[in-house]
Amino acid sequence: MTRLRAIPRAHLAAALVLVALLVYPVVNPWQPYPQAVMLLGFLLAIQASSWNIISGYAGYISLGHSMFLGLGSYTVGILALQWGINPLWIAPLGGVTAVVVAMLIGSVVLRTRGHAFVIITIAMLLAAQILAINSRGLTHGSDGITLELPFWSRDFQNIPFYYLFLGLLVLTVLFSAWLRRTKFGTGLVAIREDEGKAASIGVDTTRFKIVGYAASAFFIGAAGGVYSYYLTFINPVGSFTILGSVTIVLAALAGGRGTLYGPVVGAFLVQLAGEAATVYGGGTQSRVLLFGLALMLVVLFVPKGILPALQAWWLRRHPADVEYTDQAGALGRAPSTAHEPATAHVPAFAHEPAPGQDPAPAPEPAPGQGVVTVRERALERAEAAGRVAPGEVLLDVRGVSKTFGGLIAVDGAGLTVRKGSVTALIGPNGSGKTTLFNLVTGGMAADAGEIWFDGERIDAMRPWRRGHLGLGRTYQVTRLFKEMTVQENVVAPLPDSRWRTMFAGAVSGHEAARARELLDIVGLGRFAGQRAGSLSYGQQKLVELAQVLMLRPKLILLDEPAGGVNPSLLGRLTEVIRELNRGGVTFLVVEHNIPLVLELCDPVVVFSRGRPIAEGPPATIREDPVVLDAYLGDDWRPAPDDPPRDVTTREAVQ
Ligand SMILES: Nc1ncnc2c1ncn2[C@@H]1O[C@H](COP(=O)(O)OP(=O)(O)OP(=O)(O)O)[C@@H](O)[C@H]1O
Repeated sequence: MTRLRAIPRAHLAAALVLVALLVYPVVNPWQPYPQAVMLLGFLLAIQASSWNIISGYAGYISLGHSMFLGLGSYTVGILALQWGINPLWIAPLGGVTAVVVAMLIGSVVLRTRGHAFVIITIAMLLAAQILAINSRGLTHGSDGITLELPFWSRDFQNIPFYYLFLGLLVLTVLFSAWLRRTKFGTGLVAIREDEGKAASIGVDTTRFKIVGYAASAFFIGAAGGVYSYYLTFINPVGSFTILGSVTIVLAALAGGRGTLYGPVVGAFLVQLAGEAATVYGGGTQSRVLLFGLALMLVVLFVPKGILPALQAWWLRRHPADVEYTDQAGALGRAPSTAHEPATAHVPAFAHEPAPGQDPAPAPEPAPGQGVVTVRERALERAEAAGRVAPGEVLLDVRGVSKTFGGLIAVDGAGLTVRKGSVTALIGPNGSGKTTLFNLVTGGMAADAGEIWFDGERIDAMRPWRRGHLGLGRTYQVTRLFKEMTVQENVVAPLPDSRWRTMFAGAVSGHEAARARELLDIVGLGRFAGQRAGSLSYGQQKLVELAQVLMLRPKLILLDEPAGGVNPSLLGRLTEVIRELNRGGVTFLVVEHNIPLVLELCDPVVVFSRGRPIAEGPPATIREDPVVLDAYLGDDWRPAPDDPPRDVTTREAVQ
C-alpha cells in the first residue's frame, strides 16, 4: 500500500486507463467503427507524444512532423512489395528511415534557432510530397501503392491494429518519460528555456537537438509502417498532408506541450472532436474549421494546455508539502509556504545575524581594541597574499578585442588568472567586464586576440567545449531555467561529452545525488523540488553557483555575485566561495561591492575603457591614484589628516 502511494497519481490514472483500453476490444469485439476511432486516436497520440520531444521539451516547433508518418509508410510499403513479405514484419524499418532522415535534415536545420526551423519543417513536408509524386519508379507517383489485405478475418479486422497501435503508444510514452528523466531530457528543456545558457553549462546544443529530433521521429515512422498495412494504400497527398501536421500540433498544445500525458489526452480530444465534426458537420471541411477554431481557443484561454491548467487549479486548492534536506543532510518535512532555508547558518562576517534573527548590535570593542576596519582587513589580506606562492597561469587572455558597431567594448585586453586565486575584475560601468566574460566563456566571439585556458587555446571553441574543460560562469542577472525545478537546474550541466553522461538519470542515480549534495552545500537542499522561478533572487544566485559546480569547474567566473543579494545570503555566498577556493577552485569575480572585493579577492585587476589599467593586491589597488581617479573616487582616497574610516565589514556588505 505504501508503495502504491509513492506512485504519482497521474501514473496510476494512466495505468487504469490502459487496463480499460486493453479490455475494451475483448468486451466489444464486433464494433469496428469505435475501434477504428480509437486506433486512429492511438496513432495521433503516438505522433503528438513524439512531437513533444523536440517541440515540447526542446521548444523547436515542427510543423511538418507528419512527414515521418509518410516516410515510414512508404519505406515499409515499398520494401514489402519488393521483398514480398508482410509489412508488419518490417514496420520498425519505417522508424529507422524516419531517424536517418531526421538526422540528415536536423544536422543542417537545427543549427538555426527559432522561426527558421518552423518554416523549414513545412518546406520539408511539401518537398517529401513532391518527391513521392515524382519518383514514379519507386512510389508509383500519384497512383500510389496498393498493398495486400490483412491476412486475418474481416470480422475482427481492426482488433490487431488496435493492439499494435496501443502497444506502440505505450512504448512511445515510456520512451518519452525515460528521456525526460535523463540529463538529456533536462538538457532539451534547458535549450527551450535559454539556449545560450544551456551551451554555457556544457550542453552540446547542436547534438542534443539533432538527437532529440531523431528521437521524436522513430515511433512515428514505425507507426507509419503499421498504418500503411491498415490502409493497404499509400499515396503522396494522403501521406504528406499539412493537415496531419497541424492536427499533431493542436493535440499536443491542447493537452499540454512539454508534459508527459498532455499530448496523449489532447490527441484523444482532437480525434473525438474531429470524428464528431466529420459525422455531424458534413465532412473534412468542417474538421478544418473546427481545428482552426480550437487552436485559437487553446492559445487564448489555456496557452499551457488542459492538463497543466488542471494541475495548477488542483495545486491551488491542495498546496503540497515539500521534501527537504538541510545542510547536515537530514531529511525532514517543511511547509511549502516556507521561504527561508532552515539550514545551519554559517556567518561569513563578524556580527552577521542568522536568518530570522534581528540584527544584533555590533559588540563594543574591548578597551584598547578598535573596530576592525576594511582597511585593516585589506592590509591583513595583502600581507597574507605575500606569503602565498602564486600558482601557475590558468586563464590567459592575450590582446583580446570586441567592438559593437562603432563602440569598442574590449580593447586589446590582456589578463591572467592564476590557479588557486580569487581574482577580482573591477571597473566603472560599461568598461567591458561582462563582455570579457562573454568572450572567455564563448557567449560571443572575439574580433582579435587569443584566449588560453589550462594550456589549451579556447577562443575558437564552442561554449560547451569550454564548459567541459572546466570553465564555468554565473550571470549578472541570474539565468536559471525558471520552469524547471531547482534540482533539475543543478543536474542539467554536462561536465563532458560522453553519451553515458548524457543519458545518466537526472531524477535518481549518482548525478541526481550529486546535485542534491551541491544544493546542500549552498544550503538550499530543501528547495530541490520547487520551481526555480519561485525562489528569491539571492537564492537563485546560490542555485546558479550550485549549478556551475556540477561542471566540476577549475575556474568559475562570477559576474556580480553580490548584486541584489541580502546580507545574510551574501554571507553564505562568500563563505561558499571561500570554502570552494580552499578546495582548489579558482575564481574570477566581477563585483562593484568594493569592501567585499577587498575582503575576498587577491589580486585585483582594474578595467577601464575595455582594458586593464592596474593590477595588484587589494591594499595596493585601493590606494593607486590611477584607480582612484578612474573608478574608486574620492571616498577611498586617504587624506593624511583624516581619521581612518570606521567602515565595518558588515556595514560594507550591506
Ligand atoms: N550585445 C551588445 N551589443 C551592443 N553593445 C553592447 C553589447 N554588450 C555590451 N555592449 C556595450 O559594451 C560596453 C561594455 O559593456 P559591459 O556590459 O561589458 O560592461 P561592464 O563593465 O560589464 O558594465 P557593468 O559594470 O555595468 O556591468 C557597454 O557600452 C555596452 O553598452
